[in-house]
Amino acid sequence: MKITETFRSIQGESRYSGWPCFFIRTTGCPLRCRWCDTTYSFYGGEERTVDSLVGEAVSSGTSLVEITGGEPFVQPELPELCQKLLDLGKTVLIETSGGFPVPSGLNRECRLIVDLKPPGSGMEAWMKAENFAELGTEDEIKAVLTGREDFDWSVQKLEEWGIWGRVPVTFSPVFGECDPRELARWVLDSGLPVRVQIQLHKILFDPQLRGV
Ligand SMILES: C[S@@+](CC[C@H](N)C(=O)[O-])C[C@H]1O[C@@H](n2cnc3c(N)ncnc32)[C@H](O)[C@@H]1O
Ligand SMILES: Nc1nc2[nH]cc(C(=O)O)c2c(=O)[nH]1
Ligand code: SF4
Ligand SMILES: [Mg+2]
Repeated sequence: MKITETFRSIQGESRYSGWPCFFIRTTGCPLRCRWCDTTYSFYGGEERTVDSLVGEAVSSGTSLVEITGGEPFVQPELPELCQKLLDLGKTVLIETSGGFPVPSGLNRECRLIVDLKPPGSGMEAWMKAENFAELGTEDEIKAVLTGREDFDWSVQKLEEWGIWGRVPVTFSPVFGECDPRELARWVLDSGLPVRVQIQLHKILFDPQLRGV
């Protein structure tokens, strides 16, 4: 499969934020979020076998492995890669855009972190209820927000799709664009069960760097 980069870092997102993690970043994404911080993953990459990726994950020594991109859900070899990592006892996370349903054949022991793209991303037309229908308490839905309009849109969608209480929800500010303090205030005032999360790796490391 085409891979943009692999690296070992501190997990900066999700309920695993703060833990050492081995990252596998696939190449290629059909979406074009206006604020995407990983546009270098759209093209290029290196052809890698599933077994070489699994071997590198084992050498990294972390019990946590995240597959991100790019868009992992458009990679035909994703189920095989995940199965081999799970067989070795790894905790496997997948970051996906919300633009695609869960691939058939994917072992649901993988924890899915599924974005809900609000209008500020320019990608809200990709957000279909069926892509979120089979998520559960071990997964996460994450809305990345440019501002208050995105907040209101996301709350409304989660309401409409009956997500509250069924899947944990995180709201995260678009880095450098949405004020995290304002987001914290909106969440507290709403009374909704939302986790506020700032990308930890962009505080720990230079936010312009790749592979951290
Ligand atoms: C680069 S994407 C790759 C995986 C998949 N394509 C997706 O969108 O989830 C990984 C995560 O980074 C988030 N992200 C990308 N650019 C961001 C930014 N400028 N500020 C905050 N989060 C961002 C995305 O919303 C997504 O949750
Ligand atoms: N440290 C670190 N944590 C992350 N969590 C999700 C990431 C991603 O780009 O999907 C990411 C990333 O790029 N770096
Ligand atoms: S879906 Fe993910 S990788 Fe694709 S453009 Fe959006 S944030 Fe970037
Ligand atoms: Mg990232």
